[in-house]
Amino acid sequence: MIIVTTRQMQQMDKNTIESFGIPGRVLMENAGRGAIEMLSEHFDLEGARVAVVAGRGNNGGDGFVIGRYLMEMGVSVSFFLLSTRDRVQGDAGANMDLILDLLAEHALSQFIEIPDKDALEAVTEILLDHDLFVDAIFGTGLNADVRGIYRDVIELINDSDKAVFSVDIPSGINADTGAVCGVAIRADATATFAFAKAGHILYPGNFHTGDLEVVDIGIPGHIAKAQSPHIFLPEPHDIAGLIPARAFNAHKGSFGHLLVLAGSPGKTGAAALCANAAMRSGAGLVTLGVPEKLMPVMEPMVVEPMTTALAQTSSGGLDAAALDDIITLLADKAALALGPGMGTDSGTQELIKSILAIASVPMVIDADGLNCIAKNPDILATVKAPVILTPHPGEMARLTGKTTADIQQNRMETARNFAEKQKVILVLKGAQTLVAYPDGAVFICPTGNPGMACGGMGDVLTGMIAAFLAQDLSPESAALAGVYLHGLCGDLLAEDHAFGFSASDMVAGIPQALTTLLS
Ligand SMILES: NC(=O)C1=CN([C@@H]2O[C@H](COP(=O)(O)OP(=O)(O)OC[C@H]3O[C@@H](n4cnc5c(N)ncnc54)[C@H](O)[C@@H]3O)[C@@H](O)[C@H]2O)[C@@H](O)CC1
Ligand SMILES: [K+]
Repeated sequence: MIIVTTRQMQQMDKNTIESFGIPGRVLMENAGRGAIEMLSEHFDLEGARVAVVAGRGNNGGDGFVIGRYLMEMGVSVSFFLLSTRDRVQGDAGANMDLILDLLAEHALSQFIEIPDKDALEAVTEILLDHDLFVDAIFGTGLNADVRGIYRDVIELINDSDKAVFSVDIPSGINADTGAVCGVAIRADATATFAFAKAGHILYPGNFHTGDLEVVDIGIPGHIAKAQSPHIFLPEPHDIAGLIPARAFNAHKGSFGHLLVLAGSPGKTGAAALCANAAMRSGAGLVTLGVPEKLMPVMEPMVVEPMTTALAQTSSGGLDAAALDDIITLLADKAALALGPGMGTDSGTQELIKSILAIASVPMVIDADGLNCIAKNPDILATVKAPVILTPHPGEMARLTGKTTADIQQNRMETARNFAEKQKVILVLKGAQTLVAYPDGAVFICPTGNPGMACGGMGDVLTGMIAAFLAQDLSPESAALAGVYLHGLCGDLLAEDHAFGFSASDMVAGIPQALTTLLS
């Protein structure tokens, strides 16, 4: 599913009206007529008393069109305008005037202005005496936190427990981030126009949107196309299409040899999870390079991956002295996974820095690999090979010098800006992991659940993405397939266990997730 930003949607509306010549009034009519179809399918309108609650912008205008169609269907409609009539202008004003003309013939319908608190108090009882609310207060034009009578009305509607249908987006939700701007309508269903907006999909906006339908309002295809890059919500068939079918005569050499550099004392599990996840995700061969003294511990933890002992620092992490061996190891490798549980010894950090500068295979960098980059951000400019970074919000904060709260409030923008600027593929982990490409495209991962909020899950993800790199998927596809399948794997486990499943359970569940995706 393609998702657009508010700015892109406004530009599309503008271009359709100004360069293509379809009047805004026609777009508003198409929007209202499309929305009424969804409304009629979702709610029983027989004998229902409907309240259209309108703001003074074009979202309110859509509400007036919907209300007009309802009146024509014989439904009794009350219009509550959260402003005064003289402040409603343009296409919205024209549609309001049609309602005012029609009222004479519809005795059961009414039009009430609510410009202030006193007016609201006077009509609260009448407002609440309806069965269904059509929320046309704010759409994509919301530009500040919701206060005053807007806030009061939204709270009254939410507390009423009546059915609510939102026009374009639940009023109070930021259409670009999904954030609640003070307070926001909780809708049972929402009809949006032309394209879904990120605010419908991103938390917490997704919980306010209810069932979502996209109404075609007649934006021409070439005008929509000109607005790339887009945001995407991938569907299962999009991801399945990224994973090549296996030839009948395939052998282990057909699916790439991955090198994993990971582990330090106390963090052997990260290395094992990453290497094992890579095997389970279809890599032909996996070699795990670990500090030499960890070999006796690591060998029993990884059966299928091969292990290689590498020089270690005095506290047991991988040392810069291992570089020559690693260069030799990389010679026949298809991909590299770097970072899980490597630690932050200065020798290890020096090693990571050198590897980034010389490696020519595509790589996934996680955990301590990211911490090394955070200390030397310029190092990314020296990397020759395609790079996928997989930070969680804390690591992203270190990479950008911002706070974790800043990152979480602007996940989309942060991921997109970083990927564009640094020319890397950026996987920003968390609920609704984002995959941002250097060309500005961003994918929102629809899979995953809170049961996955525990240690080791990131190491599994690194191994999965790296395995897809080894299997010769493009870095863009490998990152997307890995993230999606990782979430799907967690979702399949959550069918039987709400939480309490482990990263090792995830490793074991990868083949089932692959089967589910590909069947
Ligand atoms: N040609 C177009 O642009 C089309 C627009 N459409 C509708 O138009 C909507 C966008 O319309 P507008 O840009 O007029 O904006 P809205 O109708 O979303 O709201 C803007 C109005 O609310 C005010 N406002 C914003 N935030 C506020 C706050 N926190 N507190 C109080 N007042 C606030 C603004 O000053 C403005 O008057 C879309 O969501 C969609 O429903 C559709 O009719 C399709 C065509
Ligand atoms: K709305």
